[in-house]
Amino acid sequence: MKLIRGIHNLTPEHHGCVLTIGNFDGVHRGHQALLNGLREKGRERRLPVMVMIFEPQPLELFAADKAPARLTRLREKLRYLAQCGVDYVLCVRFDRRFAALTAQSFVSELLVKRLGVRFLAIGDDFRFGAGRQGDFLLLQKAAREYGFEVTSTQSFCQDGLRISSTAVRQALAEDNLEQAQTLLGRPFALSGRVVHGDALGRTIGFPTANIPLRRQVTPVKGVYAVEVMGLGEKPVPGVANIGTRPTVAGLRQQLEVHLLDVAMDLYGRHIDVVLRKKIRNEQRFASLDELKAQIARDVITARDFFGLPTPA
Ligand SMILES: Cc1cc2nc3c(=O)[nH]c(=O)nc-3n(C[C@H](O)[C@H](O)[C@H](O)COP(=O)(O)O)c2cc1C
Ligand SMILES: Nc1ncnc2c1ncn2[C@@H]1O[C@H](COP(=O)(O)OP(=O)(O)OP(=O)(O)O)[C@@H](O)[C@H]1O
Repeated sequence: MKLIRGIHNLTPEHHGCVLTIGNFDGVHRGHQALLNGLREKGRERRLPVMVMIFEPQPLELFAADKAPARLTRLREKLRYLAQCGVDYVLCVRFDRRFAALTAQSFVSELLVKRLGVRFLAIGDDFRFGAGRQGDFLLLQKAAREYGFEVTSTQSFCQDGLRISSTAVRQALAEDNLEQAQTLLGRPFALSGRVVHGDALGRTIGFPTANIPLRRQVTPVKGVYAVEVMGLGEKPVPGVANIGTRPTVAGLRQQLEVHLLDVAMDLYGRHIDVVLRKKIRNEQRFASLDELKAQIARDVITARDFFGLPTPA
């Protein structure tokens, strides 16, 4: 899969594609179903599959405080899109200038002239262009005029409910990891690069790998039994806290992982932390000793969950 960073990096070789457009946060089973169908269309037409995404996501530009927490960072989104057999991701820089493009220009300049779209699949609720004036009807008209095909995708549902990024966030907010996994088609994971912490973890007896979360902040919070991927063949069990560490007056939200049974320096490594079971909410403790005693109990809970023997 090739990533095209910005419209200015489109070249004539990218002309002619089957296309879909959206945020694709989480690359959930609804997205996967849509992309499977699109791959089929690409195969029939011998054309590459392109996905147009936006960075930042539109709501993050228009209403940063209302924008929901991300399920996937760009890096993970791209990884999952590649796994769906996408050939090109066009990552459009979503700024005020791009947002001001009229619906007509979006179609004629970008979709037709620059991308040479032959087939377009979008949800029937898709809106685009300045003031969200472009809709499916406008696309159908444009398709006749410019000679491409457009379809509105059928909703992919689970238990009568349309699968969406919002539904995944909702499941996570309710600590329903099972439901999140069903909607995503894989277990929910937080990913990132391990940075240096305050090394306080070592002094309280539980060394942790720290991963800043930035935009991936709030779909989940608290203490979890986790499995860390990306450290070798097998997942490594651990216990993790996602929060602000009120006991030690931490500021930004971060993910901290303490590996069970393994001592490894993870600094600089990119890891995926799969959340397996919620243990408790984060708390403010009166002293470090109390925090330490609670973490020791969390470790036992996690060991039990993974069926690991409790060390003497
Ligand atoms: C399993 C686990 C549970 C934790 N629970 C809490 C908690 O409830 N409240 C809190 O303030 N900090 C909690 N922490 C964070 C600790 O405060 C943090 O690991 C310690 O301050 C070390 O920070 P450092 O790695 O930046 O040195 C937890 C950490 C782990 C690994
Ligand atoms: N369950 C689904 N079934 C079919 N198509 C879907 C489904 N969910 C999303 N799509 C389509 O995938 C594309 C990208 O969707 P997008 O990520 O923008 O929205 P979403 O997953 O519905 O998230 P949100 O909850 O933020 O609306 C759109 O064309 C959308 O219509």
